[in-house]
Amino acid sequence: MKESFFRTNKNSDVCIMSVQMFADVILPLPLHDKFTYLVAPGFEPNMKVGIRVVVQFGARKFFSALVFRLHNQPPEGDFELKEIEAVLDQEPIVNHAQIIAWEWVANYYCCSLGEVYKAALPSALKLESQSNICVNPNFETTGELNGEETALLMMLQGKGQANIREINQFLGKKSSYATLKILLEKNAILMEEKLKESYKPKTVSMIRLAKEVSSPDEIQLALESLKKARKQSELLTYFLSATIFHQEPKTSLLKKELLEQAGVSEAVLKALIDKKILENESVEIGRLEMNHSADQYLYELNEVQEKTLLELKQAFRSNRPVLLHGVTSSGKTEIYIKLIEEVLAEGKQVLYLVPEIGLTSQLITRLKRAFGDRAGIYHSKFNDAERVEIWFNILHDKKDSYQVVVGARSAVFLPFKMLGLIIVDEEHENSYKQFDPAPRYNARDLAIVLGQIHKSPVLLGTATPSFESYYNVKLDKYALVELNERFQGIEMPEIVVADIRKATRQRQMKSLLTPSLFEEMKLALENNEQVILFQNRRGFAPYVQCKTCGWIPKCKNCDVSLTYHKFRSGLVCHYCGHTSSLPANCGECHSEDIQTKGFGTEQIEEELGLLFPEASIARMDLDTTRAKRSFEQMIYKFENRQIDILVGTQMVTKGLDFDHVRVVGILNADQLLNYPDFRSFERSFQLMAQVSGRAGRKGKRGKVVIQSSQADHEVLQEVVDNNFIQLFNRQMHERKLFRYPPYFRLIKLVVKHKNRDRLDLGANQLADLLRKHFRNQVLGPEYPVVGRIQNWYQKEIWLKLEKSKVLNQNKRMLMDAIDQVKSLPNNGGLVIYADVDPM
Ligand SMILES: Nc1ncnc2c1ncn2[C@@H]1O[C@H](COP(=O)(O)OP(=O)(O)OP(=O)(O)O)[C@@H](O)[C@H]1O
Ligand SMILES: [Zn+2]
Repeated sequence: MKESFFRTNKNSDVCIMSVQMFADVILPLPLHDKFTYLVAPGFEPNMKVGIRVVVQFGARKFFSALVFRLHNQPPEGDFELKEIEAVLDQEPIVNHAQIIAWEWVANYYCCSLGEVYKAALPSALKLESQSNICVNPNFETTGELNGEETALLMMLQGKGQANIREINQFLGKKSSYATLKILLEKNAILMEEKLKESYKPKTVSMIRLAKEVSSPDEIQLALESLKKARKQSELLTYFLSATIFHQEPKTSLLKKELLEQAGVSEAVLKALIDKKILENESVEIGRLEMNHSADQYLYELNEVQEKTLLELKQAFRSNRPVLLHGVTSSGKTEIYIKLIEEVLAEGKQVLYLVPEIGLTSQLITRLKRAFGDRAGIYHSKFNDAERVEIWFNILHDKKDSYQVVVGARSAVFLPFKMLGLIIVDEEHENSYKQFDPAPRYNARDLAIVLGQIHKSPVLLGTATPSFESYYNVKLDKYALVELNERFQGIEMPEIVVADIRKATRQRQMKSLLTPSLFEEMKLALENNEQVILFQNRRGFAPYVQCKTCGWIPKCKNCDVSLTYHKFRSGLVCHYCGHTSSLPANCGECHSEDIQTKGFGTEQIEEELGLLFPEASIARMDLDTTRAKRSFEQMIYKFENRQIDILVGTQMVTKGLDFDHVRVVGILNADQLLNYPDFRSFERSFQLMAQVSGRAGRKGKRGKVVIQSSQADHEVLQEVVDNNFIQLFNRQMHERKLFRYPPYFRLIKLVVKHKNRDRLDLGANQLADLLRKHFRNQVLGPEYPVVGRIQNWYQKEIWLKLEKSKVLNQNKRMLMDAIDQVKSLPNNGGLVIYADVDPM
């Protein structure tokens, strides 16, 4: 692939002027064809792979397309070729390595290059004719605009906003992309997407001393002037003690924190600001948290870690991905930091993938300490301008900007130039897989492809490897490095299983807690130590039910029962967000006896309040961390022991690093074990081992209590023994027997329609067609666990394919079958997509 790409490029370099040049372009559309346009002789010198051009597609639509191949072969067929309308870039905005990666994604995950292009580029780099344009309210006119640009701005100002067609009309041009691009670059206009993201830089109010109060004498004067204003004087004194007179001096404080900690009202602060003693400053946060200085707290590796580091470097030499299987709290992150240091010293870039960027504030702090502004986050939630800026910094490998990019899966699409290391942290996490929309890629697997393209080492790190990766080790495709000792030689936590059934029978349950968990918690709290409780369900109760007739309220848009959220005193659909009030009577028999069933984090929090009235309890789940910074604040409070018990969903299992957690409780392991999926044991093990790993990380050994009503379940025993290998061997046997990954390749085909009968028809047509070729490798169609979401009925067809070399052929066959079914009469409203290696 790589070779042909470069060859074509070379051909175009040597082409003689009399030969016609053609450009194959990628359009941001879900179409599988390739699109070829004529290059007018005038444009030829400017043509390069990786630049954007404007092309017409369909009757009236214009797109910014990306040139991905230049050549001299006229396309076959008898149709009129269109010409490229305009050239948008002088230099490529996408590099060769990316295009190779994109082609791999499109082929492997059965989607179009256009879909990859759409996912990869920040939206400001993809003008589409549907985009709405308006004036940037922050733009200050300078003399730099020409007549046309000024006229357009005035029009937009008057009209509020306009789409690209209206702008074309206004300018009397077939395409106004070139003009818009200039205005975008000058920050004079904004695109609709930005507005939707409520384009406001994230800011916080910081309080600092006013300019008038900068010398010790001036501070003294200010304090004296406040003698009669006691509150103001207190506030200023507090401020000084927490900033310039603090043992770690700072210049400013968060306004919110200042008011809270000084315990004064906003009016007092305002008085000091009015007196020009303090001042308020709006500071942008997020990506621009620059000016961290580095190298403050670099740790030395201990002997075991040092040895592991050497082994890793050795393993990289085999040019295979390396799996680091290291127990929780063994210091994997510290080892990564050392590796990164060395790569940076060689002047190369590092990609550090994490499963969820929102949950990594502790990691970011550690990296910032080590690398200062050379480490930064790339987040798909950043606004466009920020993302574009990062894009170009990385494309041009600007040394004064990010060299270490920490990002969730979308960071694999950045235009790296000189990748020297790719780290995939917690490689087993399923959030590496993109679920919707296409491309439905797994960032871990794409990272491995990137490693090949860039000839860069790839390190997969985890305490609980995915079966896929571990199997690749067995096949010698990956190298394995193991680290079996916790930092400071602390023992792995002691894990016990508590039998819910027995405790219930003997009436010993304390609300949701078995006696053993209750006693351990009590002891920990008495010793001023902390507790983490894990329950993988948010809300108060997973569902409510009529005690008389068994009726369960369901979502009106989806085929699922509604979850009861007490704090909102209502029922919520976790699929579509639909809410309704808790019914007073049963919808069937009108009985008033409605009861909640099961328990979620909210209920646990409430019950704990009764069991441990002295303890400070916090809940960490999707509902409590929606607000900006709420996650960080909770982490901060837990770190500072303002919280004794932290109850949470999966969020508490991921990489948290606290020093004083003595006890971890898993409230209901049954839910994990009984989940209907072939991976449920693998996942149960990962989740339980990970959350257990939060206990006893510093100082003293931790204790874990797993509550279950299947106390002798073999997976629980494997968690207790930390025996990954046994679990792996046992499960792999079944995977082989029932033809599951990693032995077989799964492709899930999702068929959707708003009409149930049409869905049935379409799904059967597709399955029949597929059976002709794939025979008994086709399963279904069947309704998944939730057969209707947001009023879309859906069915699934599963392909279990042998791992063979003809995979690409098979995929082509598959895509053809999908296209064929879609184009059958009456199948207009049918949506079909493929999900390769679904999770
Ligand atoms: N060499 C070292 N010097 C000082 N502190 C260390 C060292 N190695 C590890 N630590 C500390 O020990 C704790 C655990 O290390 P770290 O978080 O890197 O482990 P991990 O293997 O990444 O854990 P997990 O897989 O559970 O996330 C951290 O607080 C870390 O700062
Ligand atoms: Zn719903």
